[in-house]
Amino acid sequence: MTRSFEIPPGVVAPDDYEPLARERLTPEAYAYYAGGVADEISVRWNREAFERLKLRPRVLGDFTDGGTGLTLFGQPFEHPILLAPAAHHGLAVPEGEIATVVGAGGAKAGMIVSTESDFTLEEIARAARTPLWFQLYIQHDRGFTADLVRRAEEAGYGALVVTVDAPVYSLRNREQRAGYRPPKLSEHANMRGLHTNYVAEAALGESLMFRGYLDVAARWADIAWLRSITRLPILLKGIMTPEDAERAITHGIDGIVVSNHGGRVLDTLPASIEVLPSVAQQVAGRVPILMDGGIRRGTDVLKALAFGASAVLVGRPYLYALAVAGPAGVAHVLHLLRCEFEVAMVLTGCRTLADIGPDVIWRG
Ligand SMILES: Cc1cc2nc3c(=O)[nH]c(=O)nc-3n(C[C@H](O)[C@H](O)[C@H](O)COP(=O)(O)O)c2cc1C
Ligand SMILES: CCCCCCC(=O)C(=O)O
Repeated sequence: MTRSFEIPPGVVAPDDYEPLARERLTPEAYAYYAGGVADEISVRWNREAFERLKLRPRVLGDFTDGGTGLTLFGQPFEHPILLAPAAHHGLAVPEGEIATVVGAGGAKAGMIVSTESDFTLEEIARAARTPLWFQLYIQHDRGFTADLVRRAEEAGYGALVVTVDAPVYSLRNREQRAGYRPPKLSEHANMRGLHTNYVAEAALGESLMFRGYLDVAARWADIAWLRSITRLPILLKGIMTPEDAERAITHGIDGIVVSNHGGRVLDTLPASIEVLPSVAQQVAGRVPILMDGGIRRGTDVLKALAFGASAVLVGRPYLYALAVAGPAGVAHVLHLLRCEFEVAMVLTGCRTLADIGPDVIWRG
């Protein structure tokens, strides 16, 4: 990496990166990163739901030997803020996910690498100094999918995060208006050699969804199959109901990510933070729960943990920081979030993550 990246003066909060990123990204790339599906109502709700939650302060606590460390699936993490899987970091900087993983290492944050990354999962793993998990989109070619799993295992990834909420590329009007066209599957770095005839497009008078496209989409049986071919911990990402959380557990999964995909898949889904308590109640501690959607402040991290998450994933904020200041930006935005989170812990009387519970939320 030859360019030097600097944090612009005046960037003091995660959201400060967004307007600067908008100036640097092409309009198509900005539409892809920032946008959601349809009217982007769930994108807005993800923020509004956090903003509505009030915190309950506590004073004069003893914070001796406090900290933010945790263990997930036997792997140690310094803090509970991970990078959500996101496709196409190459739209932000040419170094793409290689720059991101360097930044994640600087902030000692775990990173989940997307199936649709612009560098191969092996290239990213070689540059990593931080725990990596692999996000899997189950491909219609299950042999190819098994190969992706084997590659992730061999490259040292610590878990599989199987995204189950997006069997089809959503009708994202902001992307369409901006002229953003996603690459073909076989053009993705991890999927060279994959052949597919399945395109979710319909001519006038044809059915979009029910002409065979979904015949090859992932089903619950595929989760049982994945369980049988890997020893890696498996998390399902995109769980939004207690029923699906229960079904995931009966299929032997190891963790759940409560997520509405950042409002990018089905509009008017509730905010992820809104459904987290009901999923946590159903899961009742049997497997760890992670959540994402709208995390923009350290106080949001605290609220998610108070509602039963073990850790959170952050999406757009690090993509914007990447576009503005490369690896330094990624490290910086994660550092800002961690600092804010620690301050919020202390001011609500929490010495460790185990102290964060429902009583940090102001009721009434
Ligand atoms: C540009 C972009 C690309 C994404 N790509 C993926 C992906 O490849 N796989 C996936 O499971 N989720 C993907 N997501 C969803 C994120 O993992 C995450 O659920 C979401 O961004 C969280 O919301 P936030 O952006 O408000 O933090 C993507 C999100 C964005 C913004
Ligand atoms: C069939 C779903 C493809 C989604 C591509 C990447 C992603 O998850 C996102 O843009 O969001």
